[in-house]
Amino acid sequence: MSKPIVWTIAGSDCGGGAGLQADLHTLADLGCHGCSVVTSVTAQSSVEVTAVERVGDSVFLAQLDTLWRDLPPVAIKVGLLADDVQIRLLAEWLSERPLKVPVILDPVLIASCGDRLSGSDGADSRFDPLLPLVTLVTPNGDELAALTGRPIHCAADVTQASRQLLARGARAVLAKGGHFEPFSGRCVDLYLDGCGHFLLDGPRIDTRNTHGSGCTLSSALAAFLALGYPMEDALVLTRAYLHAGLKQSARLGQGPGPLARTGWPQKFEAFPAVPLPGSAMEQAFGFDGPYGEAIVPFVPCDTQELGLYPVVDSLEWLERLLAQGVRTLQLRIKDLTLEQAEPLVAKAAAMGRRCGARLFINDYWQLAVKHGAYGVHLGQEDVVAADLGAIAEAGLRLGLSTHGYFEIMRAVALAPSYIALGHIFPTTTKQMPSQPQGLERLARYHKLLAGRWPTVAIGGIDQQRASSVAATGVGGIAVVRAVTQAADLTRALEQLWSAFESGQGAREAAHAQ
Ligand SMILES: Cc1ncc(COP(=O)(O)OP(=O)(O)O)c(N)n1
Ligand SMILES: Cc1nc(C(=O)O)sc1CCOP(=O)(O)O
Ligand SMILES: [Mg+2]
Repeated sequence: MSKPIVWTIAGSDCGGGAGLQADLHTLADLGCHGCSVVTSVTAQSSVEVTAVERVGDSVFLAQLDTLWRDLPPVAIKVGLLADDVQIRLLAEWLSERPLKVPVILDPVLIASCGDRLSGSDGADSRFDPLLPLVTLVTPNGDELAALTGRPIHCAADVTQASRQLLARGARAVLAKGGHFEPFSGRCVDLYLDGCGHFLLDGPRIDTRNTHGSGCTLSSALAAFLALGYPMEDALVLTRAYLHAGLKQSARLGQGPGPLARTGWPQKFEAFPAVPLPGSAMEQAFGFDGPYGEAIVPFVPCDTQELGLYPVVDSLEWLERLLAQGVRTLQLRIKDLTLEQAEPLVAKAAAMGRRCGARLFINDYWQLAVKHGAYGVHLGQEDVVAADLGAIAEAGLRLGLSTHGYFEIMRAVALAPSYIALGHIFPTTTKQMPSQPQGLERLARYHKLLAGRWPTVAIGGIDQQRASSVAATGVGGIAVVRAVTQAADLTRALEQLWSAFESGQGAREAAHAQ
């Protein structure tokens, strides 16, 4: 398969730790083909910057035009731009092209050794022509202060300054927490765009080897976007990549060393937490939300492997499936009032108890609590309206839907009983706003969560696909049509069970890791 092409428009760091050298290392590490447009040549080591010389305008534009004709990008990272002229030239070049790819602007002003690389002191509006043309701008605390002319003393200042950048035309801002520590021992990034915000929180890594961390972050983000991840998932992956790179970094010269290149992020510990709306951290940034109180972990499921998990919409279906020996099921009824749904939920919960089955109720959590179901399944939007404390206190399990890394990390913050990973293949059962995840991503999600949370795959899974799904290691397979549209239910269940068993070896291997 050909590698996605990512451009870095950046300065050369002859020390190899930052600038386009860091970008090209990162892009190669993450499976992209990197092309470089050199803006300046810096004479730089880990301790000093001794010279910066911009390239001429014609060679700058020639690089862009030449690449554009033959190697068009899937994503672009913009790093050091030498001066106002280069910024204007790039803004003109971008606005004249039908460019529909993400562009990440790292507004480089100061090298990690403290030397200023670009621009002057005071509020800096030089990037303003570029702000509306890029997808995301990624200032660190110092750059945010320099760009806005606002000192950053606390988390709320970060939010205010980021809002100022939005007001000046930026489409989205990632205000990085690396240079600034309002929460002791934590590094918290704020993402903000016209639709909303979120925080990414992780432990601050105790190292001096941070040379090129901003370059590595923006190029890793461009790579993950080029690989087809939505912005929020790409940001979660980027944070995990930075965490691993900082953890394994090593000093090379006398000053700060570069980050290590550690490949695809896999270790759960490297992934950032997503603080819940209303948490103390969110409040410190000036945001309110529904989850003020501490989250109580949900009762665990009695197994890590929920197995075959049909999701059906009637008591008749539940009865037939229980009679066939199915022991994990969900009642998913839609568009009924609480009063209309109550007798169904009450009977379903009683049927589940009678058969010793794990009977989850979708959406109608109040009724599930009232009638003592085994558990509740909720989507990420449903969770906001539900009383999670009441579900946890009543001893019901909670399953949560997720559709990518960001939602997985947000689900983790709620300490559920299992995490559903969807939708794996195209489905006609439900209109999905997200893209099918496919088996490779499913395997990665499962590996990330294995041993911590039971996982369930859902979406477009049938008898033919079930064994490859099971081979990813996932512990549960949720299906609608594979059961409800089966010509012969007994045979369909046998095929699904045997497909699941065939994935047993892979699951055991995944759990052993
Ligand atoms: C096991 C499992 N996974 C995901 C879903 C989807 O739940 P949700 O996001 O709440 O969407 P609806 O089912 O309510 O349309 C599920 N039901 N079960
Ligand atoms: C209800 C549902 N939730 C999904 C998710 O990804 O959250 S996919 C899905 C439909 C699954 O139906 P089928 O097995 O017929 O494809
Ligand atoms: Mg739901």
